[in-house]
Amino acid sequence: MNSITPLTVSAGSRSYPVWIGEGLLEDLGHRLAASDHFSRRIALVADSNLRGYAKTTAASLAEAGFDPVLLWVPPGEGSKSLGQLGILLEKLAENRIDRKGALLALGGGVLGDLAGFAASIFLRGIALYQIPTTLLAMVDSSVGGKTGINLPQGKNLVGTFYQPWGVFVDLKTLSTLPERERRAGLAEVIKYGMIADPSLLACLAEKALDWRSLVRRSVQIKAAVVAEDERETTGRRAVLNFGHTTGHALEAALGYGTLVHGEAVGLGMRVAALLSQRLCGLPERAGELLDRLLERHGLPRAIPGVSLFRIREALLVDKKRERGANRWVLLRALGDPVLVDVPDAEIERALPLILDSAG
Ligand SMILES: NC(=O)c1ccc[n+]([C@@H]2O[C@H](COP(=O)([O-])OP(=O)(O)OC[C@H]3O[C@@H](n4cnc5c(N)ncnc54)[C@H](O)[C@@H]3O)[C@@H](O)[C@H]2O)c1
Ligand SMILES: O=C(O)C(=O)C[C@@H](O)[C@H](O)[C@H](O)COP(=O)(O)O
Ligand SMILES: [Zn+2]
Repeated sequence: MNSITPLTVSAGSRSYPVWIGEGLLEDLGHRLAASDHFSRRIALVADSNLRGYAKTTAASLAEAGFDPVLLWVPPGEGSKSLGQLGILLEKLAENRIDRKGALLALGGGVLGDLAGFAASIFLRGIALYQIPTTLLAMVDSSVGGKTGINLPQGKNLVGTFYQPWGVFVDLKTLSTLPERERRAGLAEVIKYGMIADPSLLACLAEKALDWRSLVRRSVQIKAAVVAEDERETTGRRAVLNFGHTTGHALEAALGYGTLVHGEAVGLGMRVAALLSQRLCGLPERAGELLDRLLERHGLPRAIPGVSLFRIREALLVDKKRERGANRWVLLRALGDPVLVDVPDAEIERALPLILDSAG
């Protein structure tokens, strides 16, 4: 087994390791066996695009004495649905996963959110391990315990807070990630730079990116926020939603999967930066820096063909909306987020920034 020191996430009553390294899928079984806690039969739930990685993981589990049941989920945002949740829960029951069983979620944020949700409610909760294979899932969704699915009305409207028992980040899996998905993951890293650590923005401007350190730094930032406010009750955790008010509305308004999540967040950060300039005194150069980074990493800065009416409808179901007003994460300065109730008129004035009327 490779010797690596994990990062630790402490959230509520649970503390868990985040292992970051190369080739972790190959010896994951032994790391799990070391906990000496589980039934032999465990569920390996995998995105069906990832058959090779799933087989490697299953072989490692079998070698360590487990009896892994492989359960496939179709790729794409459409799988974060009530339908796929039901199918997965029934498969867990059919395969007699018991309370000492565990669910290992192998894939990107879609698979992790869906399977994490299933683990949190099956038998009222079984052990969950996240094995993220996209950059976005490595830097964000595998850590912090938000799980859930979408409804046609809006993103992530049903879910739980359910921390994993551990997270295995195998950086080798990034080698097969499509370019578009790699870029989408960078949008969440840009988010961390904007809300917490402007030095990350400088790293993202460099020619060659150091994936290991980008993942480590991102996980550290997210872990620190989650440790302070696991269930988003004080408002601290809400800062991780920078760019997501518009982002989620765009995903729902355009139909899930039209824009990938990171692209929608990139566009949403532009709107939030503009509002921050207008309402919170964010210097204009911060918005310009954001634009340069989005351009540098091939993320869209405007989109054609989206109806303002549908964006407005989707904004009405944002989970941060309270007492008739949308609460936004804005910035007073880079690294200095604040929650602000933004009047509808200001939102209307800002949205055209990302609407490409030429399309
Ligand atoms: N829970 C959270 O805290 C949290 C945080 C951020 C995002 N999210 C959610 O995550 C989802 C987006 O996740 P995502 O960006 O990982 O997308 P994704 O899970 O849809 O994966 C993107 C695509 O890459 C493929 N893929 C995955 N790993 C691969 C690999 N190593 N090689 C080749 N192909 C690979 C998948 O099959 C899929 O087609 C959204 O639903 C978003 O709401 C959740
Ligand atoms: O972990 C969080 O908290 C986040 O807000 C991270 C976001 O990047 C992520 O997209 C999350 O799924 C959003 O959750 P939601 O509660 O706003 O739906
Ligand atoms: Zn996100």
